[in-house]
Amino acid sequence: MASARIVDIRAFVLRGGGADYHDQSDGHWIDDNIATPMSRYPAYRKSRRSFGINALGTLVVEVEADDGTIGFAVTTGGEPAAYIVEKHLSRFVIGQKASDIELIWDQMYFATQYYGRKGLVVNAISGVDLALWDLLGRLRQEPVHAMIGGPVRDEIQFYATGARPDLAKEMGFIGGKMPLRYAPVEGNEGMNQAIADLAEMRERVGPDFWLMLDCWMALDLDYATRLAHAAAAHGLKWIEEAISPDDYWGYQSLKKAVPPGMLVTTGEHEATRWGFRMLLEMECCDIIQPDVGWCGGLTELLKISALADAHGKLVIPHGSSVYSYHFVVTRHNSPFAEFLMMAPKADEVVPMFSPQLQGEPVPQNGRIAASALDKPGFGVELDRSLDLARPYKP
Ligand SMILES: C[C@H](O)[C@H](O)[C@@H](O)[C@@H](O)C(=O)O
Ligand SMILES: [Mg+2]
Repeated sequence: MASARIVDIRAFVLRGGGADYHDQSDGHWIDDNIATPMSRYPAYRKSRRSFGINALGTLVVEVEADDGTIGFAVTTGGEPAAYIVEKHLSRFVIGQKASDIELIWDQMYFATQYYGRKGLVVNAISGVDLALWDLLGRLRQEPVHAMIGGPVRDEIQFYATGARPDLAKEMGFIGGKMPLRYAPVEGNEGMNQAIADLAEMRERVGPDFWLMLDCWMALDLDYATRLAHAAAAHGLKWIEEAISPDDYWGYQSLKKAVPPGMLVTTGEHEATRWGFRMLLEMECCDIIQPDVGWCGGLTELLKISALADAHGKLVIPHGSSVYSYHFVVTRHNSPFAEFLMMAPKADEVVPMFSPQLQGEPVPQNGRIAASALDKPGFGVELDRSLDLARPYKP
């Protein structure tokens, strides 16, 4: 293995859930009148799919070594990301040693800096990076967590994101994060309803179960501040991604304005060590939530995590299945993780990236044992019976 070289990289696209987990059918909680920055447009108020939250689809990246070993990963990005992988990033991957992950990352990032830096391009870089870590683990016959320092705990505890924190509590999760379903466009009436819904859920789950609200960038600073203060009466643990990811100054103000004890979190739509440096050095939040499939991959997330640790901040990655589990289990400042409830009614535990990953571990009683991750690479296989298309095959 020591000198295994990469002989091919392939980019496929998939539709229907999986890494692009917003790509669901009607009736799913994840697309039920959730507040967004587009809520002020009636045509786009009810459904996030109406404005294209699922426009991209899943990107599947495969990297093949000269001994025939194949590593892969999935993330959000679809055809445009596949184009970037095949037409631009591939030149930095093919011919390199499978262990030259840092070198490959550096060249992919700085070669695309003139048009990338965040968003789709960094999603594509993340997909390649995760596939490289999977390949290296398969070549070395080691789980990814063992290559980045090994577990610091015996299990990962999860909070659940979904419409039913009451059911999540019964399933053994440590908390429940609900999507905010009223936006500033619905005024005080909407806020009152959001607080009434929170109060009702607090009643159901009791005083100690964590309850959080995910605002998905939908609010302004004034509304977020008023919502936080109204929600404090019902023990809201954190207010998530309340305002635009670009408004570092607004987050800096929000963190000072929320009631004592309430946490401000954000970061799932932030990218690279430089973006998270802004959030950390401007004191924007208490917890950063990078998505390992969107922030630059595992190679970049390790750098982001060390930066956060130096600032005394927790890193709780946005739900990204095994790609974040192998990271979380090895980091002292990642004491728990997110599990996205992908069942339409959030009433049962199903694999987060279903149906794409075979062998994807799911929490039992809200936990995954570190030992469940002890398979080479990220420990999952791609379901090749799915309708994989390779739009930019050379
Ligand atoms: C539940 C939220 O609206 C998003 O759909 C979710 O993907 C993300 O923000 C999260 O934190 O899980
Ligand atoms: Mg979120």
